[in-house]
Amino acid sequence: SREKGLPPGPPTVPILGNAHIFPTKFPHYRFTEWARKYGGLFSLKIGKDTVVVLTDAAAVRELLHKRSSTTADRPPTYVGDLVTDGLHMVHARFTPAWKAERRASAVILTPLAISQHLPIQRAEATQLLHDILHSPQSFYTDMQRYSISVIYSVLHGRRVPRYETEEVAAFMNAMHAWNALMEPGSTPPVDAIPVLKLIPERWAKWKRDCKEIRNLLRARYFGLVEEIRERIRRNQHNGSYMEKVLERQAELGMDEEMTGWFGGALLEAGTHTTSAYIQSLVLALIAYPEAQKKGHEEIDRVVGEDRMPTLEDLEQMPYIRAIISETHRFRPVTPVGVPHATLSPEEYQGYIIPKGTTIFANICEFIRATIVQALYDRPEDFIPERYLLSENGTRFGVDGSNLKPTFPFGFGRRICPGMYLAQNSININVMNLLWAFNFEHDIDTKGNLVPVDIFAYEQGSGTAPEPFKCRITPRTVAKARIIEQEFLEAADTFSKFEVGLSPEDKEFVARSRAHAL
Ligand code: HEM
Repeated sequence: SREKGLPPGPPTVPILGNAHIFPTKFPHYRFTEWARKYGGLFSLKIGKDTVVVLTDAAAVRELLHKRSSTTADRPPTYVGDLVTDGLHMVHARFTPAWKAERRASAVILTPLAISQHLPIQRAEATQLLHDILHSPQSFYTDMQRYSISVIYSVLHGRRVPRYETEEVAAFMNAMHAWNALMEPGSTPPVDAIPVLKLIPERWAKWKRDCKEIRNLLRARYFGLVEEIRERIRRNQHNGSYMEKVLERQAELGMDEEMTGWFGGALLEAGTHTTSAYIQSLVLALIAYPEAQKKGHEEIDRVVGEDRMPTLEDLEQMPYIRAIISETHRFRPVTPVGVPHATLSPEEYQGYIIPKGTTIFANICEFIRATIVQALYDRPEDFIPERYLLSENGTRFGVDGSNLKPTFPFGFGRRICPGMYLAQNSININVMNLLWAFNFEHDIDTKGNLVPVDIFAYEQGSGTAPEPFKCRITPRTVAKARIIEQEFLEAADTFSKFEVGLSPEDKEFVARSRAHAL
């Protein structure tokens, strides 16, 4: 049962506590229902373990940011450890290995350091426009290709020119299998009931799955590192991030195992998230055409028809900046973040949060904040204007200062190390897409509009909208021409990263450039 001093929560049953009602799918819905009943800080018992869910922005700021030195652990994951030996940065406990990996990411993913990756981000974003121009119906997977190719190029110095590139399917299959394994409910609750760990492998399919997925991931991630090492040997440097990690391996305190898992964790954390954001943007623009119209007007006024937007333009486009913030608020990529855990007991508002407690931030709901206080007007709607009226988008007379603008990227010492890289990708693509295209409802064969469902999201810890149909058309002929021209000019930037391409990819690259001519 629930110990005295813990925050309130749903009634428990013997032994299980609340384990039988813990949501395994879309946890933010259930978390929000409970928050309405038990408050912005409530607890759940999973066997002997405690979970605390924060839906109150002030509690998030205090516990996950200010007291980050005691809330920077992750909950234990025996399954995760079987696969990655505890070296996967996203899931790793607060260990010396995690600290070394974190330092390695901090040194190289700073705002200054990532600015050198802008050319490839811009070039890939131009290809995204080009891809959509030529096959608008596959925009959804084109966006996935974009984010995979950017991250592969920036981190591992090797791009993927098409969605059909072998590496894309291999990486996505490995990642899907791994994510599915880590989902709550897909393996026995070995962390809560440790005796289950002792089941011999021949009776525990999940243990065999762990081994298989471990091999799958290692083959990819360690293989990529080997490729870079080989290129360094041949003096074919192309400035990738992992190239620098390899060159400074000893100084950064990274051994071979850490390096391989580190590169893989960055790939996993950086791909699906970036594309999910852009896909959500398109969904919102279709569902809220007024916002799209205002975005179009602003970008036409500032950028015009004769050139593509650049990052510097953003300064003069408050409405587009508001669209960017509103997309983060409207559909945060990780609705309940990634769970933290406490390294020592904490006291907050008269409650005791014991050592080893898992803490979720119910990001999806605290930014709507309909529970503690109505922070926003019409929180369920996509209304960029709110960010023109107040800094944090909150309604008149409400203090929004607990809502750090970095909230979509997590908290404290665990805050997303790819934040600046991701935000650059987001800024470039939001501007590009609004500059280039009209996004409208698709029309079926009978001439009816095909509705989009703004609630149809994929299940998982980082969520993307389910694939949807829409009509994407270039806004003017002049803009379409500029896209063709810029795509052609991007060839130079691409060539540095076009290493190890298959014959099919080489042919595709040659054909698409000839086509652009
Ligand atoms: C729109 C894009 C992205 C979003 C919304 C996002 C969001 C997040 C969030 C919410 C967390 C958990 C933070 C916490 O525990 O409080 C996180 C962690 C992480 N992210 Fe991102 N992320 C994005 C892109 C990226 C990119 C591009 C990279 C790498 C190049 C990356 C690498 C990581 C890593 C390695 C962690 C684990 C950090 C740790 O546990 O110490 N992310 N991200």
